[in-house]
Amino acid sequence: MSDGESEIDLDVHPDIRENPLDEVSLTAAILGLVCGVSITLLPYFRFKTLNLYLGFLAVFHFLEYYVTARYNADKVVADSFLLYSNGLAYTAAHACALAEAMIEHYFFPQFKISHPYVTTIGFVLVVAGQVLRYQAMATAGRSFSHLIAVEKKNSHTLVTDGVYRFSRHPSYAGFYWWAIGTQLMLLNPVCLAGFAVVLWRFFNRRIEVEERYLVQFFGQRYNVFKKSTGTLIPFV
Ligand SMILES: C[S@@+](CC[C@H](N)C(=O)[O-])C[C@H]1O[C@@H](n2cnc3c(N)ncnc32)[C@H](O)[C@@H]1O
Repeated sequence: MSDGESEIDLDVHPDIRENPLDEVSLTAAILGLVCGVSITLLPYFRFKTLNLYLGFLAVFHFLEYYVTARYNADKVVADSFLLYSNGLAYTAAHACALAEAMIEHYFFPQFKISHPYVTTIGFVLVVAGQVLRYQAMATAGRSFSHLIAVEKKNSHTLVTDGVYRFSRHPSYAGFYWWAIGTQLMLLNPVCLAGFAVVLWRFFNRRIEVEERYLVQFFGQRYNVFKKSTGTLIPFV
């Protein structure tokens, strides 16, 4: 048995009925294609961060399914790619980001390629945010769920190790900084402000609700964790 296999709990299997193989393989192939084409075409476009954005977006959605399948197999479903269930607001946000990027590139092509420091900071945030989210999902394992748990399962244990030592909500912090990073990378001032405000409000509210359940599940142990560990999302 290789090292990779020994990390997987072999008693836990995905439900095949929730993971139609045609849908899952096709979705993964399309995301791979989007990423591959975006990166392959990099040398042919001046506005390269648009290619990078599409590539990172495809990688993000692929990893949502992959990490769930690998570390939390009994919860993986076809929609773990988070392509359909993330809601209209999520789709609209990315549509706005693409629209802003293309409109500004059309009217101010020089602006979009002339701030390498900002673009680089954005790139670093995207990579760091993605790594943080991956590590959070892997560390939480079976305690992680894309939906907030409202009832405690036996497999749900309090996670305070790994990246949870630095943030009590690392997957949210990872996504927050990933999203901010995409807009810095694209040099999208309007969507940067929009993403920062909308996502902050979203996670602030979500964390409040999630923590009410976590206190119900783990009592004083969660309160102690909450007191000693921040979120890595500003002012949350
Ligand atoms: C989408 S996951 C997000 C987890 C966490 N908020 C984060 O950002 O990494 C939501 C689920 O994780 C669970 N959860 C959140 N923090 C946890 C912790 N420290 N230990 C165990 N479960 C946790 C919640 O009960 C919820 O069902």
